[in-house]
Amino acid sequence: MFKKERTEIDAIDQELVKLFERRMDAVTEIARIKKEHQLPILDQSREDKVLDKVRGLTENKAYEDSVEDLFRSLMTITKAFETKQNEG
Ligand SMILES: C=C(O[C@@H]1C=C(C(=O)O)C=C[C@H]1O)C(=O)O
Repeated sequence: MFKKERTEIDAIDQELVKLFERRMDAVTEIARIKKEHQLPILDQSREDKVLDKVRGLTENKAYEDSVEDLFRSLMTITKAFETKQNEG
């Protein structure tokens, strides 16, 4: 049961991890610049734009709210990472 679907999910997860790492590389650089210029971690207007954009990119409208939830969670994770990165 589920073999085909879970094989598909495993392949997708592999790609997602790669993309997540790429995104985190960019986040790490942003965190470094924020620290250098003593800028706040949170940029609410940027987050609002990201959420608008990813909702618009969602082809299956049944997934739109879930995509927003995903990116809200993602940005919570990145902010926590940036905070940790810039401690001390
Ligand atoms: C990565 C940044 O830091 C935070 C995280 C964001 C994100 O993960 O997309 C967006 C805005 C910021 O609240 C940024 O400022 O671009």
